[in-house]
Amino acid sequence: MPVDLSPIDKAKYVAAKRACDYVESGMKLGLGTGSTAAWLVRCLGELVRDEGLKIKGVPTSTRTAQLARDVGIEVISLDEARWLDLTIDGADEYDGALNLIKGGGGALLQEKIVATASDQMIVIADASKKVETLGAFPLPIEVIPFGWQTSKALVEEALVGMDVMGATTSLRMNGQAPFITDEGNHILDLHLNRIGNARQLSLVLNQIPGIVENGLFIDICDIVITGYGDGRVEVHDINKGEVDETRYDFLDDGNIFADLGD
Ligand SMILES: O=C(CO)[C@H](O)[C@H](O)COP(=O)(O)O
Repeated sequence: MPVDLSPIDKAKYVAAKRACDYVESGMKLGLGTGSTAAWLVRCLGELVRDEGLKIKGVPTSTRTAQLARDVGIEVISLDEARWLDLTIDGADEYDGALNLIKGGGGALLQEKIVATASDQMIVIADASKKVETLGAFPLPIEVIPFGWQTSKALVEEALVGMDVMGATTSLRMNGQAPFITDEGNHILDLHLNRIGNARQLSLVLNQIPGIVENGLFIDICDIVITGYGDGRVEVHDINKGEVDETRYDFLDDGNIFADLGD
């Protein structure tokens, strides 16, 4: 590992490192997308190389697939795997019930399919992702290109019906052109500030023709592992209803060891 990590990268790294404790040889794993998930993939690659960990990974994006192959993880498709033991992914926001906003990296559709096909989902995140109420992060919605402006108008109409104040919707761009997802779709970012009823909003959005999926992950995530820049890691397990803490110390070579005692 590099020695001079920024505090935010240290936070992501220790969260990823802690998540590896849940990975066992023989597992089929969903591999998330984004900068935090990339740390996980690198950590898993080290375990494959140095400790002979045997895993098969189903990536949630072409970016993650490339990285996984580069670090020596065997990559298979979801159709080959059918069902996964565990998915580990990042998130843009999580709340106290471990509901999430995802899709900041534009991979929400594959991420939701893969997470839902898993016995367990673990989110790894730095502490900036923790919120009281979801919605400060714009909610990504995947929309098919055909008639997307009509779908956008239908989304805005549905929001009026839900009494959401001051919502705006923007088409995500990649330079001068619309952003294109791995599935060939566009992303609408829904600026709401606050999502009062995330479950209802998710259901309403997915009823609109042309909307493929939205970035609200409700009742999908089981565990959130939050990393801090000083090496602390909190594990919040929704099923156990408890939070436990580990602390990692950074060594001179940039690697870490876990201090499991007080
Ligand atoms: O949902 C995602 C990609 O679609 C990412 O997991 C999310 O955007 C978090 O990314 P990062 O770890 O880079 O902050």
